[in-house]
Amino acid sequence: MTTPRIAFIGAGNMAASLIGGMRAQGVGAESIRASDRGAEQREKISAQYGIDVFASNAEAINGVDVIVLSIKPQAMKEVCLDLAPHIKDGQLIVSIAAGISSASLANWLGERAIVRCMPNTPALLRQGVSGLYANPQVSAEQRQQAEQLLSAVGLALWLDEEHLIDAVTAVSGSGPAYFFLLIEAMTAAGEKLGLPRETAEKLTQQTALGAAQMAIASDVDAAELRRRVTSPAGTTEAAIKTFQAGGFEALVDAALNAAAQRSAELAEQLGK
Ligand SMILES: NC(=O)C1=CN([C@@H]2O[C@H](COP(=O)(O)OP(=O)(O)OC[C@H]3O[C@@H](n4cnc5c(N)ncnc54)[C@H](O)[C@@H]3O)[C@@H](O)[C@H]2O)C=CC1
Ligand SMILES: O=C(O)[C@@H]1CCC=N1
Repeated sequence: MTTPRIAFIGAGNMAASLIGGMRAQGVGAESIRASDRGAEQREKISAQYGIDVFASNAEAINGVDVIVLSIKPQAMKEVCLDLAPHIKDGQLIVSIAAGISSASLANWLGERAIVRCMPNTPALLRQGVSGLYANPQVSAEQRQQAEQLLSAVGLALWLDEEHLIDAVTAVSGSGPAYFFLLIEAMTAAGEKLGLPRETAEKLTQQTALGAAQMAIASDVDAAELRRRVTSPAGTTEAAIKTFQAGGFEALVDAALNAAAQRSAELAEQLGK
């Protein structure tokens, strides 16, 4: 496959992660361009990755194969309506915005090949994971182009149905924040138990990393790995029983449901 030319509309955090991932994989700066309404943002991304930058979104998409919409969901309608007359047949639209459906995008941009994705912030370290949905207009080559883009920053997993993007948003899009919350809480509890803050923090962070790596590398599931840490009548059992008495699983279930519901609500509010 020849390297597609890609334009990013909105050169913020997520765009910078994706551009950084592609550059690290050897994609040439000449294949990537970005537009942003902020001069500072344009200068920063241009200096960091050596790509051409534009103040005009319409200019940025001229002649590219893939247009990545990487602005905030609230800005999406206005940006799409402005871009619509400048989009050419054959250009693939990739949206990374939370809560904007492909049907809304098609309303604003016309019937086009659209891939909707939900990445997450560990993309910054190329440790991200994304769910991707392609509408029926997307060709096999365009699917590959979208996958190449997202897999430059981590795992890219295709979904057969668009509504599952709400679930991906709840699990992995917002997910880093849940683990950060657990890290915060464990660090604070460790400190209360007498550890210096920095030690409690390092113990917690390295434990999170080690547990994730074990879960990925293991041929048994997380429940079995947990059982192997949990000696009968031991210390882990005391902690796990306390978590479960507090309704841990039900709380996680309710939290993810709230996130998925919010994703659907955003689509309803912002998609009109
Ligand atoms: N932050 C996260 O954890 C995740 C974010 N997303 C999605 O990624 C998208 C981008 O998020 P971030 O990079 O965090 O936001 P950000 O605020 O860092 O970047 C957005 C950029 O768009 C620019 N911009 C705003 N209006 C514009 C316009 N009319 N024309 C051109 N540029 C314009 C801003 O100046 C800014 O640099 C959002 O839609 C969000 O839903 C998706 C997954 C995870
Ligand atoms: O909180 C949000 O709405 C965005 C989408 C996923 C992560 N951050």
